[in-house]
Amino acid sequence: MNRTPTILVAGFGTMTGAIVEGWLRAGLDPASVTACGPSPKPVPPGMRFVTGVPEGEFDYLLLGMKPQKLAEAAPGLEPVAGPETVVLSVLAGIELSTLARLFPRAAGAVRVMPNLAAALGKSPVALLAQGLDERRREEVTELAAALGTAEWLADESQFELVTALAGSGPGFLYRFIDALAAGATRLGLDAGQAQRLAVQMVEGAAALAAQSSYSPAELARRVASPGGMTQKGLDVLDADEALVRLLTETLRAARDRGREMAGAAREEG
Ligand SMILES: NC(=O)C1=CN([C@@H]2O[C@H](COP(=O)(O)OP(=O)(O)OC[C@H]3O[C@@H](n4cnc5c(N)ncnc54)[C@H](OP(=O)(O)O)[C@@H]3O)[C@@H](O)[C@H]2O)C=CC1
Ligand SMILES: O=C(O)[C@@H]1CCC=N1
Repeated sequence: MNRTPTILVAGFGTMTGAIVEGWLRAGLDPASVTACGPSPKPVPPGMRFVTGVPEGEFDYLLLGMKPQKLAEAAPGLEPVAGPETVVLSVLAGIELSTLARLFPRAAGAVRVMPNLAAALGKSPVALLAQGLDERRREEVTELAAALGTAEWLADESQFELVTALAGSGPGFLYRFIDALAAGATRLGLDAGQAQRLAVQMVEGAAALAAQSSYSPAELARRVASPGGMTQKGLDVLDADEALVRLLTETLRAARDRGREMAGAAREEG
């Protein structure tokens, strides 16, 4: 990065905490980051927390409250979002038009959708922007890449679906890990051992899928010996496309809730 931008994090919670952890891990100076919110929160060494809203303008205003709190928080935050400030929002279901309405003087707005693995620099980070010049777009790409893999979207129509996959996805995967462990426990394995085995198996399998030249489908084929054990298990998941149908409905439900939240925020305007 050519400069160290100043960042105000409004709402220092689970997600923005993970983002800041990822940035600091990538070498960002903690003194360049200020967090604010209604009640004091512990922050990493070198970083500042202000109860309420601090004075001054910042290069970036990162919104990290629950989407339902945005309307109440925005008027107090607007003074820090001047013509040099780019608003970054991780808020599910808050559209660019809503951000532009609430922060009309800002240099631009970016929807940013990571997940909690941002803390490890291993999150996909979906991005969609309005009003950014090329220099700020590059800087935003660098900030996102420090958290994992930056992925710009062409338009907003798929943002809620991308949120369901990339942002909510870890929640679904944790359920899958839990279900594997619960299934093994029901079949007789010690619960702690089942959970350890399930977590380690998923970590290794995901790492392999990430660096393999084979697709996940091909990798599954390579695990399944013809006439062997794995194929018998896959037959259960594949019968009537059981797993694909279940996950399609899972993503649909999450996406549709995002659309509802977007509609509610639009109507508040
Ligand atoms: N959790 C996740 O995995 C992901 C979350 N997101 C998005 O991140 C956002 C936050 O979620 P999450 O981190 O889970 O939630 P948290 O509840 O952990 O964090 C929300 C934070 O916002 C603060 N807050 C509340 N009211 C205000 C206000 N008026 N002004 C400023 N800050 C305020 C809260 O402070 P206090 O505790 O004092 O009320 C809290 O620190 C959501 O919009 C969500 O859509 C996106 C991707 C993934
Ligand atoms: O559950 C939510 O609404 C947010 C969006 C992605 C992850 N958490």
